[in-house]
Amino acid sequence: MGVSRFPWHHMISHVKTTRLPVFITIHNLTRQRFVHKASFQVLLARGSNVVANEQLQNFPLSLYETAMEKLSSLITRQRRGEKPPVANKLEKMVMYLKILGLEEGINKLNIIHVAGTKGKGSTCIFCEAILRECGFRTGVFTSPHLIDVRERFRIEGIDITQDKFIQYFWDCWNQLEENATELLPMPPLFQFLTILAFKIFVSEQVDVAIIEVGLGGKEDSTNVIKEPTVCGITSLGMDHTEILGDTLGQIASHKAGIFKPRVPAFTVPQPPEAMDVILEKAKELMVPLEVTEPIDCKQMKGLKLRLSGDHQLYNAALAVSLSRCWLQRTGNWERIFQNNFQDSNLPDEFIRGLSTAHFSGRAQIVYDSSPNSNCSEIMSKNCGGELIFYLDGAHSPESMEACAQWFSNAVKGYDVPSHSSFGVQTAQKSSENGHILHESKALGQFEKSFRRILLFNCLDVRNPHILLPRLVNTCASSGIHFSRALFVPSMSKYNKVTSGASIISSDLHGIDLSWQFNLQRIWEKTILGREMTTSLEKDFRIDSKEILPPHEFLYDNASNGLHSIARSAVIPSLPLTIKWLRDCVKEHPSTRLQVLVTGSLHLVGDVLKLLKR
Ligand SMILES: Nc1ncnc2c1ncn2[C@@H]1O[C@H](COP(=O)(O)OP(=O)(O)OP(=O)(O)O)[C@@H](O)[C@H]1O
Ligand SMILES: [Mg+2]
Ligand SMILES: [Mg+2]
Repeated sequence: MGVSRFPWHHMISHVKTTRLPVFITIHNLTRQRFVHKASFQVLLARGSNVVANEQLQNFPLSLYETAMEKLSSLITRQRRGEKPPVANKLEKMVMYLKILGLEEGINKLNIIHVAGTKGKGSTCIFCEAILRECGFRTGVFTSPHLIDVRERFRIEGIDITQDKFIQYFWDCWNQLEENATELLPMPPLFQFLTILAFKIFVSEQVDVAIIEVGLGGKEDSTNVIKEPTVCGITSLGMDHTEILGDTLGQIASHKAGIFKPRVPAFTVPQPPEAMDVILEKAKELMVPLEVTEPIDCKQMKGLKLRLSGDHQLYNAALAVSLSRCWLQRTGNWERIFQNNFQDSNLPDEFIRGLSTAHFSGRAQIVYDSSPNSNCSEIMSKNCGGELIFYLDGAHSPESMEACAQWFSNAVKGYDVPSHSSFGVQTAQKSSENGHILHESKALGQFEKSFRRILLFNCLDVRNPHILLPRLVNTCASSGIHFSRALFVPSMSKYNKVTSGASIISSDLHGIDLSWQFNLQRIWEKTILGREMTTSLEKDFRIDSKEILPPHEFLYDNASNGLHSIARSAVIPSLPLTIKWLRDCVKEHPSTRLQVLVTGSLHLVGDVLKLLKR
C-alpha cells in the first residue's frame, strides 16, 4: 500500500480533457502517477471572483479594503498557538480605551460576558435572539469570522454595515495611531477588534452588549469589563492547551477569570475537575453560580432550535439563564412578564428567539446547485446529482464528537423517507443567494444512491491524531462511514484579514501541502488501522501541470475493487475542489454527494464564500 500515482487515463476513458492543476491520491496497489494537463484559465473564466495572482496587482482598494490591510498589519508575528509575550496586556487595553474616551461608556453598558471552550458564539447568538424578541437593541461581539470581519460585530441581529464599520474603524485607528508611542504601540489584532467592539456598542447605544471572550478569560482583552450584568461559562474541554495549560482544572481557572465580585454567573454541567475550580473561584468572589441543565424539548412548545445538534441544547439553556438574569438585573423581567413565569416555563419571546437564532458554519446544511446549472428547481431530478454540504467548524476533540453526532443524525434523517416519498421542498432560501439553503427538510426523495465525503483541514496547532479518529469512530458508531476524504488547504491566510468582497487568489505556487499529507496519512491509518509504509509527498511537486482526480474517484465502489480504489486525496486548491465536486454531480445524476466540511472554521468560511459566488 502506498502513494498512488494512478493511471486514471487508462482506467477511465471518458474523462473530459479540461486542463486542471494538481492532484495526488493514495492508492493501495498501484504506484503510478496520473498527469492530466489542464488550463487554469478555463476554470477562472467560470469561477467568477477567483483570479490568478498576477491579476491582483494594481487593483484599487476601497476604504473598506484599506481597513482590512490595516487590520492585517496588526497580526503579530508570533506563531499561532505560542504564548504571546504580553504581561501587561490588560493595562494596555485600559490605556487604549482611555485614549478613545470609552471607559465611562463601557461602565454604563449592560454586558453579558461569555467564556468557555465550545459554544461561546452560539450561546451569544441565542442571547441576542431572545433579547431582541423581548424588544431590546442588541450588540454582539463574537469571534472568529467566517467570511467578513464585520460578522464579529452585530447590531440588532445583523452584521454592522460597511459604512458604519468604516466610520468607527478609522475613528479608532486614527486616534490610536496619533497617540502610539514606543511603550504603547498599536494594539495586536484581537485587542484592536475588542476596542472597536466597545467603540461600536457605546456609540450605537445598545441596550445590551453580548461579548464573547477571545481566548481563555482571565487574561483576555475582553476582560477589561469591570462589572458585567451577568457572566456565562459554556462547555469546557481541551483546547489552546499551550496557552491555558493542559489540565481541565487549569483551563477552567482561566475561564472563571471573567467572574467579578458578586456578579451572578451561570454554567452548564462540567467534568468534576473543571467544576471544582469554577465553584472555588465563585466562592472566592461571592459569585452566585448556577448550573443550567440542557433545554428539554417539551419547553419549546413544539418548536425546535434552529441550530441543530444535541450540544446546542446546552448552549440554548445557558442563554436562557443568562437572558433571564440580564432581564431581572436590569429591572425588565417584571415589567415585561409580570413574574408570570415559573422556572420551567419559557416565555414565548424566548421560544421564538431560540427557534430562529441562526449562526453560519455551525451545523449548517447547504444544498448546492451549481451557478452554471440551467435548472431553476434546485433539487430537480433532471438537474444532475445532488451536492449537499454539511458545514461545522468543530476543531477540538469534544466538538468533533458533537459534529460527528450531528452529521450522522442529519444524513440518517435525510435517508428516512418522509410521509410522501416526494416530500415538498420546504428548505428556506437565503434571500441574498438563490442557491444557498439552510435546514434539512423533506426534500424530494428520489431513488438515489449516496456518497459521504469528508472535506477536512485543521490548523497545525490542533491534534489530528485525536480529531480524525474521534470523527471516524463517532460516525461509525452510528453506522455512518465516509467513502472518500479530501484534504485541502484553507484559502484564508492568518496574515490577512479579508472581507466578503476580497478577491480569492488561486495562485498555487509556493503552496506547502506537507500538513495536508500528514492529515491524509493519519486518515489512512485511522481507516486501515496501521501505518502507511511510503512517504506520500516525496514525489509531489506543485506546478500547473498536475491535476484533480477524475470524477470516478468519487464514484467507483471500493468494495468491488477490493482496496484497489483510492480512498483519499490531497487537493491543493479549495476553489478547484468545489468546482470539481460540482462537475462530478452534474455527470452523476443518480448519486447524492453528502460532503462534511469540518476541522476548521476558516475552511468552513472559505467553502461558504465559494458557494455564495
Ligand atoms: N456545547 C458544545 N459542546 C461541544 N461542542 C460544541 C458545543 N457548542 C458548539 N460546539 C462545537 O463548536 C463549534 C463552534 O461553535 P461556537 O462557535 O458556538 O463555539 P465557540 O466557543 O465560539 O468556538 P470558537 O473557539 O471557534 O470561538 C460548533 O460548530 C460545534 O462543532
Ligand atoms: Mg476557541
Ligand atoms: Mg467563537
